[in-house]
Amino acid sequence: MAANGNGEVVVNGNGAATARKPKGLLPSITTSDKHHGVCHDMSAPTVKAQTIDELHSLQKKKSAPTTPIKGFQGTFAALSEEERQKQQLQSISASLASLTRETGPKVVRGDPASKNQTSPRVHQQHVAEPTISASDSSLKFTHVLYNLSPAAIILVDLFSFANEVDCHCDKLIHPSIYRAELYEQAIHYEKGSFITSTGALATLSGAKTGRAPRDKRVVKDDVTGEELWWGKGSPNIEMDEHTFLVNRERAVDYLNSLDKVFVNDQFLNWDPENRIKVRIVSARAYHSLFMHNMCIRPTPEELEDFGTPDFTIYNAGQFPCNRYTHYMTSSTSIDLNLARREMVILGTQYAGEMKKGLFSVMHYLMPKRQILSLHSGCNMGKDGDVALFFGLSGTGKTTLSTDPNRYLIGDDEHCWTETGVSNIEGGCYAKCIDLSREKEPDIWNAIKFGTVLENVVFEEHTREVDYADKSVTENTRASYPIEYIPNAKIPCVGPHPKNVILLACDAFGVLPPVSKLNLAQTMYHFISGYTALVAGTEEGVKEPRATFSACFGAAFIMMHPTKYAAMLAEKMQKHGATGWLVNTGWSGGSYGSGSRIKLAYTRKIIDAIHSGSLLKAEYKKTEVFGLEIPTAVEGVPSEILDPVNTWSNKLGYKDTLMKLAGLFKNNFEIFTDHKIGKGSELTGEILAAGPNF
Ligand SMILES: Nc1ncnc2c1ncn2[C@@H]1O[C@H](COP(=O)(O)OP(=O)(O)OP(=O)(O)O)[C@@H](O)[C@H]1O
Ligand SMILES: O=C([O-])CC(=O)C(=O)O
Ligand SMILES: [Ca+2]
Ligand SMILES: [Mn+2]
Repeated sequence: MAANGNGEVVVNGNGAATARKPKGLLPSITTSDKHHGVCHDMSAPTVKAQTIDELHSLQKKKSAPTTPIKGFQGTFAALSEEERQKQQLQSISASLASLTRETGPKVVRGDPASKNQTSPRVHQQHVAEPTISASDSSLKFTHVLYNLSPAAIILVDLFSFANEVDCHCDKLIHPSIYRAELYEQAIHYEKGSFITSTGALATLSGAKTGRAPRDKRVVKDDVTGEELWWGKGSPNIEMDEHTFLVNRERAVDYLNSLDKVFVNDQFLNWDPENRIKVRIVSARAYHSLFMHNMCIRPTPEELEDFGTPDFTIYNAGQFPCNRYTHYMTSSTSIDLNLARREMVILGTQYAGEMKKGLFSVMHYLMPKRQILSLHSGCNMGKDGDVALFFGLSGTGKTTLSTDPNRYLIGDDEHCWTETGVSNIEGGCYAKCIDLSREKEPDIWNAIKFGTVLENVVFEEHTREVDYADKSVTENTRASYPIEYIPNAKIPCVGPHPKNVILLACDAFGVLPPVSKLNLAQTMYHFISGYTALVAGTEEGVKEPRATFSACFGAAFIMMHPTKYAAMLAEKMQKHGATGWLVNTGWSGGSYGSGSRIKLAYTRKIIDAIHSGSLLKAEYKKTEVFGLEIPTAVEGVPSEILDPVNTWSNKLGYKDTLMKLAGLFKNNFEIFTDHKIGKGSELTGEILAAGPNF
């Protein structure tokens, strides 16, 4: 908005500001509306300076004239490289452009603090012709720390421990070089960044240490209004296009106000035919390194041909949204605009928002191509048998898919196509609370140079991490590239799954450690998406809290759950996959009296599923839930297989079982009016596959 000399501000019909003409003073300022009523801030008299530095130098009189630096005159090869870089910078400038001003910012490569960097002046030829404008932001350069930039290579020479990174693949050398630079940036500029005793980058995500699903917004327009799931139970809280643009402008202005921004150009999805190009613009080295680890890292050649991204994230997480903005209910806003292929983050620095924001995008794009997107881990045996691990947060997807005896395809996000499965990501995001070397050796060993360790507590002098310490949060996390797991399968693709394992951490302690499911039961439990954890770290909280999250990921799905469920049923049927329900939670009583099932036992159960031996076991049916449970599993005490045996208070067991069954029933009511799949046969079977009492 513009204010006149009297401090009056007038907003015209377009939301653009014009100063009212005070009598006898300057003429009023009018804004051009030649661009469809959008206000361009080019109304004030021009300033000669092209940069802030220049502006400051103009202020002081110089005694000797300066010779303007001419354009770079190199060899033909150098010129074509220059041309390529020019296009890259123009592309980034376009990403960062305000929608209401003429052009993007003047972007240059490299850290402004580094003396070795090429001076901005040399790069002026790379950006669009400067516009005539009086805004301060149009005078400044935004330095871009771009993946695989030559600047990174200069910096790494000074950085000895980059050599310690063990890279098995030539193509991965460049990314590790980039990591070193990001370490330096984080440690230098971001309070709370430290190198731990094993070389990981410890960092703090700020006030938010988990995702904020209530602050997620999705632009509802004619198309998404029809296609997406809205209303009760849906994760998609609407916002309009205009409000999105308001938040976008806020984020872009914030990013442009900084001396430097980080730009990652990367890929999603290891299936080459369905690969998505993403650009992440962020303000923190932590965010850049996190996404560098989590998305697929392009080779230098792939980066040269990157072109225009399919989707762009603007992460301005340190800056809040404006709470006076329509639709905003807090200072945090995570906004998805599918038509513009953009996402804006304001008011949260929790890096998982970027990862899961892109996952939401995949949950929209992939089903439109008849590809099923899955919130699941995935691994493969030596014989090519693939297993999927579904489950809500903390149920064991990462822990159980990371198996020293199997190839890791991915720990959290996958696609299932006509030809098989593919990981969406290039890294893993493991929970670290109570992490131990003995129980989870592969994850433990992955926490080394290049890994981002969020919100952990470490010993001041030894820099040894205390994984039991929950002082910052219980949701401590490690993000590492998938190749840090020794038996990762790269490329991360595999054949059709043989087993579909549904994980539930049942803190009520009444679900059996393992049950074999028929297709209707698999669908019932997939749509229910149950888990029950113990509420936070608050003292005195004894009662487990049941969570039902459709498709084991309601926070990320975009269309109605039955759409994904129907696709899963169709694929499981077609490829003959077996469904399993595995309780990784309590046994011998609810939280408080029982205890969590030993990870070693769960691993034995999973081994028996993989090997095929469990399929051949003897089964009996449980009451109420009607689950088929084995009478014996190798390496697991038989008495724990039927939970009733483990409870000393049998009445308490029955009460708790009935209580949980009631919760399942209530939850499923919202789905009873929905048809699943083509015929109505499956729908009826699914409705009958829940608890019976
Ligand atoms: N019996 C068990 N089975 C599986 N995990 C267990 C078991 N007992 C304890 N755990 C612990 O539970 C946690 C499971 O977390 P994990 O990182 O695998 O969750 P996740 O399903 O990948 O969740 P997210 O989607 O949030 O990443 C780990 O900390 C693991 O050590
Ligand atoms: O997104 C996160 O913060 C962690 C995660 O994987 C999940 O919650 O499923
Ligand atoms: Ca995980
Ligand atoms: Mn997850």
